[in-house]
Amino acid sequence: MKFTDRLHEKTLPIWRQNHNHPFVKGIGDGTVNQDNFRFYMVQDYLYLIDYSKVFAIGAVKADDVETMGKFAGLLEGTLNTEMALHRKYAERFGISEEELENAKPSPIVLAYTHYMLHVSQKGTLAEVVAAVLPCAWSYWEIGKELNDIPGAADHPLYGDWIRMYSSEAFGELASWCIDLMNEVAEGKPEHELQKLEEIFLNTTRFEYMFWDMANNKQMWPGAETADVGI
Ligand SMILES: Cc1ncc(C[n+]2csc(CCO)c2C)c(N)n1
Repeated sequence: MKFTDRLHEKTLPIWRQNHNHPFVKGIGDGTVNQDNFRFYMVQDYLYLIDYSKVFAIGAVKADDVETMGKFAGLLEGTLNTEMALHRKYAERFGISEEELENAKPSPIVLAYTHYMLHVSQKGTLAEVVAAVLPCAWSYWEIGKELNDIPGAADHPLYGDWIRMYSSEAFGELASWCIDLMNEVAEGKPEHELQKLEEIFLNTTRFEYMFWDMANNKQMWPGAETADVGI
């Protein structure tokens, strides 16, 4: 059994909940509230800024040039392809790039990114990979599932999102993260595998909480107008 099969099995109930989440379903059938989607894209942009830094840390911790190159590819893909999607949506919503970058992160975004940055700064290369894997993997699975819904990828607003995350290029990035996880877990003692499992479980949980945050436009307690991210 591959280590990633074990991770997938362990977190299967949460993966199912992610796929069935009303926000995810709403992107697929076009019913997600536009204002919530706008909030989600702004918060996701802030998330991706820190996430990119985690990929950069991966390059620092890598032991060989090939792995460094893959992290560089993930960093490039995030900053220049994935975040270009967010910038395009922001333009449609009338949000400038400056406003986007200066928006305030929600509690979940702050907790999720800081957790990943903490794990990757203090941990091993394997721990960096365990932290980032659920993000790339689950979006690829969700993207493919939504792309299979007839007409979903042609939706005038949500189609771009579905096409990006179901694309071959994003599939390759996810597969590469899966393969690297198996490679770095190879031969590790059980107590280290359990640590990797716990990190993977935590970021999988954060993925679920991110959908919930988007669905509820969840910001800081008491933040009514000025602090809603943007
Ligand atoms: C909360 C959240 N989780 C995962 C992704 C998707 N994602 C993050 S990095 C990466 C790999 C290459 O850019 C992918 C697919 C997201 N956007 N937002």
